[in-house]
Amino acid sequence: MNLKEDVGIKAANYVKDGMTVGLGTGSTAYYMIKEIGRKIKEEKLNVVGVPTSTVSKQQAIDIGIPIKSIDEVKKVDLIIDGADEISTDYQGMKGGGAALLFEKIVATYTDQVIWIVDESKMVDKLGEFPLPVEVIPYGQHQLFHLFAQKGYHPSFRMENDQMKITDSGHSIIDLNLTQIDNPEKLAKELDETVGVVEHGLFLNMVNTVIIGKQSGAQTISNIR
Ligand SMILES: O=C(CO)[C@H](O)[C@H](O)COP(=O)(O)O
Repeated sequence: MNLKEDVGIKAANYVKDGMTVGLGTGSTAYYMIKEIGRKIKEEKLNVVGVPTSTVSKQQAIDIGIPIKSIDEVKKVDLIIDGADEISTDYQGMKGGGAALLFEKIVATYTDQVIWIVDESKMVDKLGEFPLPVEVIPYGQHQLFHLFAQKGYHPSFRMENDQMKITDSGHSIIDLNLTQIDNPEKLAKELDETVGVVEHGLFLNMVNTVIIGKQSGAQTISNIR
């Protein structure tokens, strides 16, 4: 069984007629977008998608999902997105696909947040996956040194031997932390660091998690 496909399809069932839906980014969100496209075509579902990246936007356009930007809608009913790690208390880390800024903006202005993951993403504590920090290019090497001095083991995100540039023109510094004991403290510290645009700690945000398992998907609802 393709676990990503399974949870993508299950999550798309939360999309009801007339909804405005945030379209997450990544290889799991791909299947959710595909299924919403199918529902629009075959079940005549009437929805508007708010994409969180140029990749998701292009996929939505290609399969006929009507799209609007976050600033063109009154509110978003639901966002369905992937995650890189989810801890036992349902705090998340995102940004492996470099779309964390738009993902966090859309999630912030959305009534209900659903994350879809395969079981490998469930962890005791966040931090084994490198924490993405989106930064303004101006001063980014100073920031890199600051993170190195703090012992955060930074690395610039690269793509084809070039620094990865996000959809909003920023760079990404990944922090190789191994384990984050206090995500709230680290999030506050990064929020207050000049030059940091956003980071991949998505705290107290998710309402529902759908976990893909070989034994069958598990849905955890009413998280908050
Ligand atoms: O945060 C993200 C992109 O910025 C993705 O949702 C996250 O990286 C998970 O991706 P995938 O479903 O491909 O494992």
